[in-house]
Amino acid sequence: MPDDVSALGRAARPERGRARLSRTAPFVAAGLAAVALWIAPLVLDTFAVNVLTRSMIYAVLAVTVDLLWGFAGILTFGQAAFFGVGAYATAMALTYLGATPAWIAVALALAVAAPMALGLAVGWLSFYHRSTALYASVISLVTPIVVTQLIYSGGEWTGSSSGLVGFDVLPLELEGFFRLAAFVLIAVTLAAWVFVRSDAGRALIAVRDNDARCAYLGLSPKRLQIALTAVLAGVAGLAGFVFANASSVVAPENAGFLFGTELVIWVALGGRGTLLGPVLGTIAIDYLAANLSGDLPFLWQLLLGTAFVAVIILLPGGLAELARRAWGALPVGRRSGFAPRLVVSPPRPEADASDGPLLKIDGLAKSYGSLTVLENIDLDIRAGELVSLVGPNGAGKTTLMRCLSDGTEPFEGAVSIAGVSTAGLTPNRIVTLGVGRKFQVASVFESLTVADCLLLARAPHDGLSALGRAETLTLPQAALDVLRMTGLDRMLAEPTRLLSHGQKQALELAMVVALEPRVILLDEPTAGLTKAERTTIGAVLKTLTADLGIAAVLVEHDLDFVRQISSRIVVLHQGRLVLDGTVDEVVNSELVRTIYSGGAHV
Ligand SMILES: Nc1ncnc2c1ncn2[C@@H]1O[C@H](COP(=O)(O)OP(=O)(O)OP(=O)(O)O)[C@@H](O)[C@H]1O
Repeated sequence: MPDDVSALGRAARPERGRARLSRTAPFVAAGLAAVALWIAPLVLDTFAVNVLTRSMIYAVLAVTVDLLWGFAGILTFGQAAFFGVGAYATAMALTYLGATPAWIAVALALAVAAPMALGLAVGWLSFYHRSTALYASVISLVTPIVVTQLIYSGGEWTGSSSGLVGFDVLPLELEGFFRLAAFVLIAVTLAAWVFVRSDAGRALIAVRDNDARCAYLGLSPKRLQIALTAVLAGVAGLAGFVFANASSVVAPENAGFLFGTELVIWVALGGRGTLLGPVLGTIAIDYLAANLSGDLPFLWQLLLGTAFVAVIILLPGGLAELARRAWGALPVGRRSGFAPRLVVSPPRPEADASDGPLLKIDGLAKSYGSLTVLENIDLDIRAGELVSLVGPNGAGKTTLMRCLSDGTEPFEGAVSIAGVSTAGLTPNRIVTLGVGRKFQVASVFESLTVADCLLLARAPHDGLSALGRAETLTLPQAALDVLRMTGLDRMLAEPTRLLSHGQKQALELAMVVALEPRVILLDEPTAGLTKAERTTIGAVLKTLTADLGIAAVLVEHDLDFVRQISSRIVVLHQGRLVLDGTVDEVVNSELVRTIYSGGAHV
């Protein structure tokens, strides 16, 4: 049974009451909005009901764009394409099959499934291994263009440039469609709200902030991005279904790149990353457009374009930023972050040094073009050993760490973890073999809190809930020790961007330790730290290796530090392993002195 170790948990009880209140508030707000929108068609004129039905459907799309762009950092112009596919699937099903309840159900299933299948393909193309964010945005630009061309080429099936008109639809009046659009909008916004505030929602922000760190915590950024693209394509398709029914007309522009760009503008103006900002922004802008663009078609576009540029430059958080600032200025608006209770996890059985090497490197060689960076590296590291890797700048130390932690990195030779080859394995798969890597420059999630970073590090063990926040954070004793020794246990709710350099280094180390690795790779973990912080990190590394049987590889320039904590030292020079011995052998070696004074050419 894990032990509760948090003194903070007791101190934070009033905060928990507030957190519970803020959790229920959106459900109450959604209920009130549902009542208001139910009544609205009774008091609004026909024009307003018509336009607002469309605006609310567009607002559903804005939520999907906000999740992709505002939360996951994927700038997308492609949501229009998925919306168009959903709308056309509905229109074609209702035109050619009829509008009986059974065919309407088929139309709904097609309207969601077809964009999801397309979203899966687009997601895979956009986020395949080693693709970039720019590449993903370009694919999202191309998708609506391709879909529109397919619609134009569809002849009478798709109605080509005229679209499809006058098909039978759901048996609802104008008010009924208004209420249906309102219901879908409230449901989608609420579901998105629950998700982005859940533990799994943190993963979206983590991928946006630092996808490499995600991968080295065992999460798969690509899989998450592909799944998100596919699911949100399905939601856009659902919006298309409601649109086709409410308007009884679909046209190629509904799937077009221009509409996709408009959605991005609306989300930016409303305030990306806020959900409510894009929803209200989209409804307001579309309603204004319907009222003004008839009289002032060109001036309206100019006004909208100017507002977009002004917001991007002066108010990157959009109009929601203004509301947030005003709310934050009120005493009730100030909220501290969420801090779970710390709980210690049961100790894992120690690895045995006699079981053979935990990390085995055979004949590893690596070149960048004609530059040979590593040559014929052989190295065995057993459980409980702390092997320091030293050598002058450019010797190839970081490159070696990269080859050990990423099996897709092109290199010759073989690396195995506890007898399992890493060949072809992505970093997140290698994490599942029991490898934790700490980078040279502290790599944490700048938009998240200390607790969130640790929670993501525990995801391979404890999973992530998509419905809410875990009340407790279970960590191994060694990770708790790092937090305690550096004072981070009292800063769990603190955003990591406010931490000092040393605290970030310690947090990253705690995250890597939280993975409960068997092999730990540390690239200059003490760079830029004070003497006291170095001593703390040194003590933690000693515990991890000597007491818990973890095998550690430490890249380090500080020979005093290396001397104090290492069980073995290996020296890398010009890509070759020139010495492998005990601390005394290496520190007293003439060769090492010559190398560090810049004289050796081996
Ligand atoms: N992506 C790359 N493309 C081309 N050359 C590279 C690349 N990465 C590293 N190198 C080269 O490989 C050599 C080894 O670099 P590496 O960063 O592994 O050395 P290091 O021992 O870690 O140095 P430092 O102590 O300064 O971090 C250097 O000459 C470097 O310029």
